[in-house]
Amino acid sequence: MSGAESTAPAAASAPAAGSAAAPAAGSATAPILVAIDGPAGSGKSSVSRAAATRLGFGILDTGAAYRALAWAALETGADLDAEPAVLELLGAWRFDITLRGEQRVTVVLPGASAPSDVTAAIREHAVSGQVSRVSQHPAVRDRLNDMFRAIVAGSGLPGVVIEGRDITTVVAPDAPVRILMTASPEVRAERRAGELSGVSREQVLADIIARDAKDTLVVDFMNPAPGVTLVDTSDLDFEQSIQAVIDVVQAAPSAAVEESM
Ligand SMILES: Nc1ncnc2c1ncn2[C@@H]1O[C@H](COP(=O)(O)OP(=O)(O)OP(=O)(O)O)[C@@H](O)[C@H]1O
Ligand SMILES: Nc1ccn([C@@H]2O[C@H](COP(=O)(O)O)[C@@H](O)[C@H]2O)c(=O)n1
Repeated sequence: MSGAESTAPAAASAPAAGSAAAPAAGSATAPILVAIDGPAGSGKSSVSRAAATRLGFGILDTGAAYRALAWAALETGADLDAEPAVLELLGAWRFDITLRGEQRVTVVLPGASAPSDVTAAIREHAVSGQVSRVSQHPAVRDRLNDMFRAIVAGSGLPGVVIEGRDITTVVAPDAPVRILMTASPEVRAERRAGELSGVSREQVLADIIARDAKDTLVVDFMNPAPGVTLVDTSDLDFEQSIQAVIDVVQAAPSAAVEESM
């Protein structure tokens, strides 16, 4: 497995909580972190991926881990609303995600010997509609956050764009670049509806609003925390959105960031 691919075993092997910028054991320097948060459909994943490629960085889509966990809970019949049941699953599964190139997500379920490729399955409505049930649990979030920090620290990459809901505030509050990417609900629904066949824009809008409402009960990703740069892509096309992220990275005062450019 190359440095472009990360294996994240059960969170038990993750390091103790700390800054994502903490150096990995055995690695001389920690990767530069670009932390990006935002609501559903704001463009976090696609824009972050394109920006990461241009920067020569990896990309860690933390939502994919929450989605994979929800998928695993649904597959195994674990009660998504019971924190102990989800924690037990977290201790027994294996999760892998690629950090470069096309995203690939695999899970080894407890007791299974072979991995399941869940890259497509975790994007289905059955998972999107349930994922907030597993992400609501504080201890689950702590374990996944440790896993994210371990993946980044062990990546061997010069930098990683890490995106989600609480990256700028909880996972990597000390990252040299922190962005909150947003767009109006109508624009987000319009973009998302363009990807889905057979689902109306109105239904997509209702789903987005419902998921954001559940998720904001746990973390605030609608308002930039102090020091976080707001990038509103409502009136930006895809290319302009990528450039807006690159501009924030290039404007960052950190010597470490400048050195990596
Ligand atoms: N500025 C933009 N202009 C046009 N389309 C965009 C723009 N930004 C993103 N998109 C498109 O909007 C859709 C949603 O983007 P993306 O999946 O990256 O959002 P997200 O914030 O990661 O969503 P989720 O949190 O639901 O995973 C994609 O089809 C993407 O290509
Ligand atoms: N840092 C994060 C990332 C995600 N979540 C939860 O996962 C869901 C799916 O995330 P997407 O980015 O793929 O839309 C999201 O709705 C949250 O419930 C999270 O809590 N924290």
